[in-house]
Amino acid sequence: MPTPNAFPLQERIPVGSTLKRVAHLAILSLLVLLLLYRLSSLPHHGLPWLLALLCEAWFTFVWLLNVNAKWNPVIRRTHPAHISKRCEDLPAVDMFVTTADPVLEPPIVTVNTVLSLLAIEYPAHKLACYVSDDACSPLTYHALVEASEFAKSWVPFCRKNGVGVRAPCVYFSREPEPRQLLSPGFLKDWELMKDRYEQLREKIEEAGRAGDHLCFDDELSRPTKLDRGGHPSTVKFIWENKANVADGIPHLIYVAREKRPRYPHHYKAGAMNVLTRVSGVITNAPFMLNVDCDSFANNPQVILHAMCLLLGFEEEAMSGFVQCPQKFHGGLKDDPFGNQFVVAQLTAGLGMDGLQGPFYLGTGCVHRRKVIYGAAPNGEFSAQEPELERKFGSSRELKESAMEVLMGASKTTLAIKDLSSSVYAAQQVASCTYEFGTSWGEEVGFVYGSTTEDVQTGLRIHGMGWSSVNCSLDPPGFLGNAPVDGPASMTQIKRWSTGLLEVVVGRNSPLLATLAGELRFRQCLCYLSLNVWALRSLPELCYALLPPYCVMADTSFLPKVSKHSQLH
Ligand SMILES: O=c1ccn([C@@H]2O[C@H](COP(=O)(O)OP(=O)(O)O[C@H]3O[C@H](CO)[C@@H](O)[C@H](O)[C@H]3O)[C@@H](O)[C@H]2O)c(=O)[nH]1
Ligand SMILES: [Mn+2]
Repeated sequence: MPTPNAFPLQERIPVGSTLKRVAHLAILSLLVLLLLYRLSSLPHHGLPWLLALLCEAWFTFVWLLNVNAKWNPVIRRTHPAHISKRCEDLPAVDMFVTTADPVLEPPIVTVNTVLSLLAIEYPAHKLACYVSDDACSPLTYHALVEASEFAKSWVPFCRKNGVGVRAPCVYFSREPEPRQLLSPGFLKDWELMKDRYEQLREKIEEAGRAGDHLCFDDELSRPTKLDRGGHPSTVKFIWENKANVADGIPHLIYVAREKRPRYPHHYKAGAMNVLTRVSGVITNAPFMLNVDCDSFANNPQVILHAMCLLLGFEEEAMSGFVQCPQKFHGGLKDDPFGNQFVVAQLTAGLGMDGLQGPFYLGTGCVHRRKVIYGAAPNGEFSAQEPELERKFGSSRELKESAMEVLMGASKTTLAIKDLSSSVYAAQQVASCTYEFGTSWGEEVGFVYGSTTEDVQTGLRIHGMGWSSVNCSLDPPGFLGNAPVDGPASMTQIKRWSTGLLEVVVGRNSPLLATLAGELRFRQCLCYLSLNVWALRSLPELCYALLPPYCVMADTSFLPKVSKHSQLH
């Protein structure tokens, strides 16, 4: 019998280069010499010299943080072909898509993301797709209903023809691959599918233009006007894989959590926690994939690759979550606003995989459900009733399902026994008062209190001692949209950088997680380099203002070249 290592699921390949390290050390010594020179000559100079010293000291500090992050780069190789040899049955996965506004995030975008997930290469009876709609918009709901009809021909078409990108808008924006044209009848199928997709798109866009006439069901059970701020919780099964078969289409469930004007909703983190609970009482898969509504699956094997990284280690603690790097589709050429983070992905992205693992980036990530439930790696969990209720809230169904997860049950199919009772329980856990007095948003679930809930949630997970793993694939696992104009990029960067700064001083600070928790020191420095992003603007601005100031004040912050030192 072969040993398990004969079929590794993943390989870790360090790619550190000595040359790069020598270059870093050379730069470090130059920086130190510059600072020493400034310091020693400070008494002979005025304020500009002191300001230059402070700015350069700060730049050196940030430079050190960055070098720390990229010092030990690692790449991962994954072998999905070995999965069947290593485990008998694949685990189940709940897939979450969040959307918040049918105008800013048109339903056709969400529909494409959902279709790319429904058609993913993974047994369909092990998948369930949940869409959270924070606007509770009938437009989004109806678009998904139409999409589920379309999926009945789209998913078999993708499987039969080994389609690469399974978001139809991207697939049909290109000509079919020449290799596919060789198979008889392909072109006819392709044209038919393309026509059907066009019809779907037109129908959805037409409904959007027509505006308010839609309501949730055929009967007028709900105000037709969109009310984003106040609505009851709505959970609807759009499609159920009743036959529970591998080559069917995964369950598709629409979720709009309850919203009331005076109750905090905690933005995306709140939506993710509702999805976690709703899926907990319906399918309760041990793994959860989450994507933004605009990040479609670009590599149909992405879940299989992620599974290699989740199942391929001796110890679970090595992979609390698996994060695909955030890559973008249709972004501006050469990334003029720098919001595609191309360099950071290649440097810190690979470097952190050599430490405790990549940050959680909010999209393109597969979590272990028990990690989100606050379990420590290989740790004991108190299963006492009062403890469970304090943490997870009062729903009996949720407490039972959470127990299963924390005890390590590995669920492999997602057949639904009693639809109506699980929908009832789901509506209950999606209410806006459910979390009061519980640990949701703190010890359990996605962390509240910051506009960058993702980084903060990842930090909490690393702080408990879990590692994470980078899943960098070719073609990339998911592709999202980056803002394509200056103002939108600035708004996004301002939101991120302020959110990240709040974290340093809050109770979820990486410093505290290192001192009192299990966050490793060098990983803490990686978090710090991200968290102090907003502060970098001050010394940068100051340093940029020094030359004009010195010209105007007829002084200098740079050493003067003396006659003797000039080269002739
Ligand atoms: O109240 C809200 C607000 C947002 N969202 C969803 O959250 C996702 C991300 O929001 P978006 O406004 O697109 O933010 P971005 O700046 O593009 O998102 C990046 O930054 C966020 C905060 O760090 C992360 O959560 C995201 O995953 C990451 O892609 C989208 O799917 C939204 O629909 C909600 O569901 N409810
Ligand atoms: Mn976005």
